[in-house]
Amino acid sequence: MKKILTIAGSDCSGGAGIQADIKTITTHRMYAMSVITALTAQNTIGVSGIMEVDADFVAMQMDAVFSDIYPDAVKIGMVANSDIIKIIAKKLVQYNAKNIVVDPVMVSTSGSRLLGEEAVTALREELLPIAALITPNIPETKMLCGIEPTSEEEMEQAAKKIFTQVYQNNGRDGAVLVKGGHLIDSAVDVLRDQSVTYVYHGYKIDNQNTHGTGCTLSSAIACNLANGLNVYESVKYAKKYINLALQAKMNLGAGSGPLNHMAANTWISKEILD
Ligand SMILES: Nc1ncnc2c1ncn2[C@@H]1O[C@H](COP(=O)(O)OP(=O)(O)OP(=O)(O)O)[C@@H](O)[C@H]1O
Ligand SMILES: Cc1ncc(CO)c(N)n1
Repeated sequence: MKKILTIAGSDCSGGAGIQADIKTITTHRMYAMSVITALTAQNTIGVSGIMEVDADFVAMQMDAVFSDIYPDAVKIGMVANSDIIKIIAKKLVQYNAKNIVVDPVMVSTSGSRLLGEEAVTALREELLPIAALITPNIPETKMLCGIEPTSEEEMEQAAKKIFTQVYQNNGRDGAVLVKGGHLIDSAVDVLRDQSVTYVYHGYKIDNQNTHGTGCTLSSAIACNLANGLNVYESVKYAKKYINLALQAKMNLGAGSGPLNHMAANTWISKEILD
């Protein structure tokens, strides 16, 4: 049994954050563990409140997990502030954590800030360089490198620039996935590693219910890495998972509703486990 740890914020409405991660990991038939960085009061319409966890208590949760059930992969989502980022980075290095995927969550789908502005530097300098893969969406890509891509070519440029800043300039290895879910007419994603650029030509599924797509994608990638797939394949199968979950067209709540993980389950069990 593979063990996956998610370090993220709680979404009480169950569509994003810790809840999306645990659903994704469980659907991959793996064992999910969670270190919670913040509680959010949110639903399909928006975020109404955030309560951040003390950085010392985040450290205690990480010690409890790593000293007992060592994870095969770690997914990191909402990290709230720079104190939490610093302690997470320190603990991941201390425990020599493997297969780290960082979704650099900054703003919710509905437009609320989930990361303090002061924390972007800590995220960039301390957490991103120790990840095997980082998965910024279009607005996060702009925050990280100044380019707000509107086409596949600009996504490639941005991914290359972030790779240089985060990995090459720090003498580290890793990869960047610029996600195109926010593009108007396609859902193309671009992966950049040390030498190659891969383009995933996703078509846009007609479904407004995209709450938690980023959380789900990064968790699915972490599961696939834990299974021994390389980064390119891990992203490919994670996108397939998102497609199936979106195609099921579940429609809960008055706003941008959550994904249907049960619909993605069919494919996972047939193609990955058999
Ligand atoms: N309508 C869609 N059809 C197909 N794929 C989609 C659609 N919307 C998003 N995706 C895919 O979902 C994944 C997540 O991308 P997205 O850019 O939405 O992340 P995000 O903004 O971080 O998500 P979140 O809503 O959790 O904040 C990407 O692989 C993207 O291509
Ligand atoms: C807790 C949490 N993490 C991430 C996101 C991004 O979708 C969200 N809305 N809520």
